[in-house]
Amino acid sequence: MNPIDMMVTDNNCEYLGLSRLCLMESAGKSLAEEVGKIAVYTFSKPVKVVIFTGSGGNGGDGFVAARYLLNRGYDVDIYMLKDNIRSPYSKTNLEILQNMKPRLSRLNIYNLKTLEDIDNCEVAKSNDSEYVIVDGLLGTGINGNLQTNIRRAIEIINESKGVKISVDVPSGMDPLTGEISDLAVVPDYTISFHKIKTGVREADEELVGGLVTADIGIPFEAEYFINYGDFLRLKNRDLSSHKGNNGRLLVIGGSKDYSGAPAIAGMAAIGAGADLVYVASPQKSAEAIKSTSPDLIVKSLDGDKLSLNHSQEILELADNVDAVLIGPGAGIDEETSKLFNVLVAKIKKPIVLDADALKQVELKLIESRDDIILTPHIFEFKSFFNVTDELKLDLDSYDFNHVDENITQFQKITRQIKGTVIVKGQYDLILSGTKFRINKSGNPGMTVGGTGDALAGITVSLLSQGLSTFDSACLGVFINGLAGDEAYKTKGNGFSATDLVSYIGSVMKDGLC
Ligand SMILES: NC(=O)C1=CN([C@@H]2O[C@H](COP(=O)(O)OP(=O)(O)OC[C@H]3O[C@@H](n4cnc5c(N)ncnc54)[C@H](O)[C@@H]3O)[C@@H](O)[C@H]2O)[C@@H](O)CC1
Ligand SMILES: [K+]
Repeated sequence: MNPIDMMVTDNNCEYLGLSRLCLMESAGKSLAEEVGKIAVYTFSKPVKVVIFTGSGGNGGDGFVAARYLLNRGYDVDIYMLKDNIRSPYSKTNLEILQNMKPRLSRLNIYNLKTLEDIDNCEVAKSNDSEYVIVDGLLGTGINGNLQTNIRRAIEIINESKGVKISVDVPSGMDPLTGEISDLAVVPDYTISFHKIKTGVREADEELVGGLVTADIGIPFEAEYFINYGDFLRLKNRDLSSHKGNNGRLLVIGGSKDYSGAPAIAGMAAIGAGADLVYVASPQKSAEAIKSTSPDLIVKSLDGDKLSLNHSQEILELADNVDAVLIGPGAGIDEETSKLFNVLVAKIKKPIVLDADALKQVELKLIESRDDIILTPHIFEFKSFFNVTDELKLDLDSYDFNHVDENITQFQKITRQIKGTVIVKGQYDLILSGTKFRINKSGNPGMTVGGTGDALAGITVSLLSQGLSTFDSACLGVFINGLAGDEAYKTKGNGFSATDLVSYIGSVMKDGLC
């Protein structure tokens, strides 16, 4: 499992009511069980366990494991490389150990503050091989070059003769790629929690030792339901970034009768953080959009509908943006269809296809593109993929098998394409290849016109800010639903799509806190 997905899942557990303190307890308990098994298997008796800890959750797992190991009769020494513990859950678990005074159990806590302390620790000097070293220095939170004292501790662990067990990831290894840019613990075993991290799975066997996966009680739902943890996928902005660095996008839509849809999509895109939003629209709707939304850069196209003779102008605009949305309010017309199919074939930027574009773009043109997001409701879905079978988006079903069957049915269809599909409904389903997520935010007030345009705008905005197609789709539906829920709080079912759009910024701000 990729470490970012893991962080998101851990975080989303909180929204199921499963606290991260509980997860750490499970992780530490499982770790102690595995250490116990390995010790008995290797030495046939309880031996001393030395636990190296850093400032994050990885060290916290070590603090928890210490309690369980002491109860099983092991002597436990903790070598703390950092006393400024960052993780609040680790801090709680360290405090429990510190409160166990006067000591009745065989626990020692050493604070290795300097390189000299590290060089003089018992492990550095001992020739003994009958003990276990637990490496809880760094896990999925590793960042940048190794600090000198952590580096020295890794050298000492590697030079020692004891049996070495890494917690979650060998410290020093990149949990995403398995690369070791400087130095890493070379363990005899790695105990991974919930799922093996991608880097650990991909690294050579001699760099990770025997792999054990420990179940720490994270349910499926925490992985598949989109929730606030998904905001962790949004990167912090570069403080020195300037206009245009954080997303430029183009909305192509509007027709004689519909100017609101592209305007709502464009405003939603700004609400979701894009820097520059261009809208290409036929003359009349362009004028209406200009007069209602001064924040949008509107390109007026000749005539009263989008047609093939606009392709050159639109392609030039598309060259200067990061992502493109095609469809809102475009209407159905032979000329518009021709234009859309040419655009989809020629624009090499990530694209969201919404509303009328879904009725006019040919499936075979997008099959092999992984940078396309489709946003159909169930009827548009059936028509786009030419589905004649009975197919219901009934995720609120009674038993697991039913949900599973339902998703498998959708996957069989969406796997015809490489891109991502958002099937909009009471629960939105987001599908891409073998991946799927479910979104539960939103309310029945969102059946009002324009909320789909807002969703398309938020999604293309996230795409333009560099999120992957799948992540943009997942976070897009979640944010749209949250903004709808905020609008419902003040106006009940009487809110409009513009009301929803006005809440996008604040729900994202709250999500990022
Ligand atoms: N997040 C959760 O809910 C859970 C996390 N768990 C454990 O927590 C770990 C992740 O915790 P964290 O996110 O706190 O990450 P880490 O435990 O990997 O530690 C990150 C800390 O190390 C420091 N650090 C980062 N890069 C460094 C470097 N190059 N040199 C020296 N110090 C460096 C940082 O200051 C940061 O405070 C997992 O690997 C797993 O072991 C488990 O307890 C299960 C639940
Ligand atoms: K580790």
